Amino acid sequence: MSKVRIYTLAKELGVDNHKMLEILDGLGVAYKSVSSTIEEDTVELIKQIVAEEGASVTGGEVAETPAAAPDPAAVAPAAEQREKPAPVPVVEPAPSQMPIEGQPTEAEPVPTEAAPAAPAPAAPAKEIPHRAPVVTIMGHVDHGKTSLLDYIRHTRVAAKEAGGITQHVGAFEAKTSKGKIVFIDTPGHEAFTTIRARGANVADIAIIVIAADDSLMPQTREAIAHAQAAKVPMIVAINKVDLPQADPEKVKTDLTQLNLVPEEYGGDLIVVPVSAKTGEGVEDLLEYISLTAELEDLRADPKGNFGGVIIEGKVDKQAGVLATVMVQEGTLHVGDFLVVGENYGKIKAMTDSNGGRIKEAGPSTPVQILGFSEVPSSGEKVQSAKNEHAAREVIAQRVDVRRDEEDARERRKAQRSLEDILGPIGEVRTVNLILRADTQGSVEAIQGILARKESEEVKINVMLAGIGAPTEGDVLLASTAEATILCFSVTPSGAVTKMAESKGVDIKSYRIIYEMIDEVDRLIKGNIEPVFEEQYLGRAEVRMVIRHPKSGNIAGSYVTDGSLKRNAKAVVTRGKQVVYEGTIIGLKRFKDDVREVQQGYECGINLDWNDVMEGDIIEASEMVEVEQA
Ligand SMILES: Nc1nc2c(ncn2[C@@H]2O[C@H](COP(=O)(O)OP(=O)(O)OP(=O)(O)O)[C@@H](O)[C@H]2O)c(=O)[nH]1
Repeated sequence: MSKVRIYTLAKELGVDNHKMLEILDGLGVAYKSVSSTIEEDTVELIKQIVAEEGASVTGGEVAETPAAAPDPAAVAPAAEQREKPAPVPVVEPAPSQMPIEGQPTEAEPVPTEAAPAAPAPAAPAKEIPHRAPVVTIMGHVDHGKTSLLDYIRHTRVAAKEAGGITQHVGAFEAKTSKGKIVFIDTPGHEAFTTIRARGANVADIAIIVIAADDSLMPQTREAIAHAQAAKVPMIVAINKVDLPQADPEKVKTDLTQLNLVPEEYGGDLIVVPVSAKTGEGVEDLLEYISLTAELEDLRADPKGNFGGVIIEGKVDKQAGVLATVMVQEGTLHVGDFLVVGENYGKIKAMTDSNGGRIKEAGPSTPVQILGFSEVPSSGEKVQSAKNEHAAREVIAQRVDVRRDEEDARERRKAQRSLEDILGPIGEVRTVNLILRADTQGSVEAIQGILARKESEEVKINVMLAGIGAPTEGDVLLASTAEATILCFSVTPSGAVTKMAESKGVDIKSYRIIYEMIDEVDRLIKGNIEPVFEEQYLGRAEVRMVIRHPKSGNIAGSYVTDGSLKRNAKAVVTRGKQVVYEGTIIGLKRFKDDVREVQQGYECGINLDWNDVMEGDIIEASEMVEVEQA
């Protein structure tokens, strides 16, 4: 019996992948993703269901209407445009008539004849069009990021105009049979992290390139950590499979050690073997990108407010300041006023990634803009303003906010302790940590200890564990994920320390492993809700009542047992009756205030209660934290 991939079957039946997953859910069939395989029996069943449902599930027959997208060829496939069943009329029940689950009431909406047999998928209030996915490629040095991008660019980007030179704009659009895919072509994770460090997330999907002859390397792990921190779906491209020494199986096995389990091993990680040299597998990779994008259901409104991110900024000797902007929401037009940070500009000219002049650009379009006077930095958010006056107002507000933040930062400059990082006692918290140590042995040892120290109250998330001093990339990751960098036997460089200071990232260094563990131990304990119990301290007999003009009546007493402490709980008994419960707010030996008075001594006790009498017994106790198992 042969198995079939879900998306292959979906394609064959002309059903979109979402619908296919809905059917599988209905049948209770387990799957990891649309590239999981299903048994032949199930395939037959699905074919029957699709045939029975007929037109109501057909997605491929409806013509695509590209909403305001600049390039019709660039619009996602027709499958995204589903035929919508007629809406079910709903009678809104009054609160008192709200139906109890499972018990139909009179007010419960009853499907009319016009209603479809199958439950209608919840249509968004406003049908926002799909947008193309934005993909970033990350990986270890020399694993082939540039080569892979080049291969895709050369095979997938429409030929440039005669004589024209495709300028490097930091991103390009590739055409595939499934629609447009936008690649951020600044290889390495630097661009990606700088963008994220500024609070913007530009990539929808991360491709992690791993060379088949080299497997996982330090920067591969970093790239994975960055993608995980950004919570973007990851696809692994095992590159250089054309090499005789290529060992894709080893890469897959190594990935499992990072808890990333490839689909064929039963996990949900998509792994595609490719060669940037021969082009083998690149088609599959693009297909998987489109599938992932489809599942992500990426949408943006070309008619909404404009929002974008700077991918790159530079000064061109002839043209002046050029900025590449990724349009994320809305549409940009030549002549629009844009605000970036504390600067603004008016779009004088706009070019697409192919170097062609354009007048407007919709979502998921990288455009190069001429019109800024200052070079914007990658990752800065861009917004539009109605006119110059509005742009200036936005900037004035930003300047105010920045000044306030600077003042607040100054006030907070005092070194934070690790306890501060873990936050208030009693809250269930996830602590993000980046671990740097001198040897692999120390890294593993510390990780092992940290894992064992985790409790239900405190989750420890080691985002990245590596050998050697922390890098600027670590600081960027830490600043975006609010992580703390723990160093064992390694010291950050001056540049890294400076960067950490400017970004408010804590780097803690230790030379003795037990000190680090002690601290972690203390922290974990400190985060568990403490349990207190009352503990008896001592007893005193009131021998005389002293009237004090300011403090009221003071009980001149003799400590008959144990000791009495200031701030201790006090219970006063007269005969067999408890006449007062309160706190010892003051304790004196002659004229001096004291913290504690032992058995056999006289003292003055202030209970902040004026009815104390000679012969009363004052019993003191205190609340003590109990060690928990
Ligand atoms: N045989 C073979 N060689 C490849 C393949 N992909 C890349 N290379 C070679 O590997 C080397 C590194 O490729 P690059 O594309 O520069 O790698 P990179 O990851 O972009 O490197 P950095 O930009 O330095 O981080 C080059 O010599 C490429 O020709 C491939 O699929 N097969």
